[in-house]
Amino acid sequence: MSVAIGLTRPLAVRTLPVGDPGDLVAALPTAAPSAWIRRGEGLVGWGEAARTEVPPGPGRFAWAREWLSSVLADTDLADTGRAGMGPPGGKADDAWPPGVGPVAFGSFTFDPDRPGSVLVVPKVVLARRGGRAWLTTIGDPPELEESPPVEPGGISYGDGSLTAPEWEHAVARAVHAIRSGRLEKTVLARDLMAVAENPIDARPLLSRLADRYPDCYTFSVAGLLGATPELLVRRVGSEIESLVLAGTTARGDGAADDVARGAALIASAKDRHEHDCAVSSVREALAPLCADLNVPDEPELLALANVQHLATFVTGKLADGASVLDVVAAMHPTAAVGGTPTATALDVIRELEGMDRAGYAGPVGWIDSRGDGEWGIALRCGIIEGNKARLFAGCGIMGDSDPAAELAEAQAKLRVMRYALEG
Ligand SMILES: C=C(O[C@@H]1C=C(C(=O)O)C=C[C@H]1O)C(=O)O
Repeated sequence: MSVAIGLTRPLAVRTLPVGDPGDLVAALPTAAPSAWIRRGEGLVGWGEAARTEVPPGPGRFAWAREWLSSVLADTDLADTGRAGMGPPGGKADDAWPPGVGPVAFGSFTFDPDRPGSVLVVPKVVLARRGGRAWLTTIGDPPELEESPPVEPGGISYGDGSLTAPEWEHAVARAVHAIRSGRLEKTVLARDLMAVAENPIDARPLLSRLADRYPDCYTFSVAGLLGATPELLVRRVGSEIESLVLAGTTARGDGAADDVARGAALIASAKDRHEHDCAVSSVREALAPLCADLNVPDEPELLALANVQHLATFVTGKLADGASVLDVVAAMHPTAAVGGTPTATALDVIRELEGMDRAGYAGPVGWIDSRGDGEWGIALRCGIIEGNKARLFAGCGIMGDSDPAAELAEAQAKLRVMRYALEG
């Protein structure tokens, strides 16, 4: 557990309304910011009031929540409600929009037993939501050397843990395990190494992702950066929402081909089965937490710039005061990134993928002081370190999966981060 040194305690938190900042990424003064943006709205942060590495283990989400409570106990929220962001009197109140006051951004590893899960409470958070914008500062403003964004320059690529043919072979083995009755679905991913000419500055990548994938959540948390279409859970008070994705096809070559591919995806027994596994896992995780849960019977199509997915939008009302992290703890890993049954699917992933997923396919997002927040599944992303990036993409594998088609799907998903790097 660590908090930034040199800060006077308790840390004064101030949230003030600001004029429309326009492009949130353009406001970022540093190369390694925190960000969560969709359709131009969201939160971006810089500086660190507190940061921790969450110890691995089954209790990691509970540990994270407690850490956050201890950080918040050390803050003075008295100024937060003033100046029009909440009711007069300045106390934390339900009238605040989510994301007002102190916010922690977080990334959790896919595998609970691996290190690398991180929570960061930025010193400055700029937010834009529903026609309002606000700036939260914690303690003294950070002493920053503002730097202009720098492009990564030329990029070269190399295989990650498995070459493309080795990965196809792993898919074939997973298909065999499914056909032999060991499990129903698993999800296999691969990694790709990228080396850039310059140290990788998150900002140009975030700008390109937010522009090209407006329906996705463009994120940056502790070096994990990407644009995921998959909302694990959003909590606003007792209301929760989740967008379950599984089942993928390419975009078409022209409008008619695009519609035909979408129709074929909706009609595909393999993809519908794959999708049902993911929806069932979400329903089973949420039902015990919810007084009300609405899961549509039929999926819809979600078209992104690179691929189209089967999508089910789930809504619910929490029965008690579970925070968004409690809900994340109950949901992760869904069968969209693990499989069915979960434990066997995770064994197969460990046996066949030959790599550590780190934050890929883990929960990524933010939580505020009331337990509201938004968490996605970290897909279409990469881990940035200096001038290197490790990119990830995976596919749901069923008994009738074709290894070559799954490889093509994984390549299409990798295009998101290749575009972020290369433009
Ligand atoms: C695993 C990934 O995506 C997941 C797998 C999908 C599929 O196989 O159809 C679709 C959406 C995601 O739930 C990924 O993008 O890496």
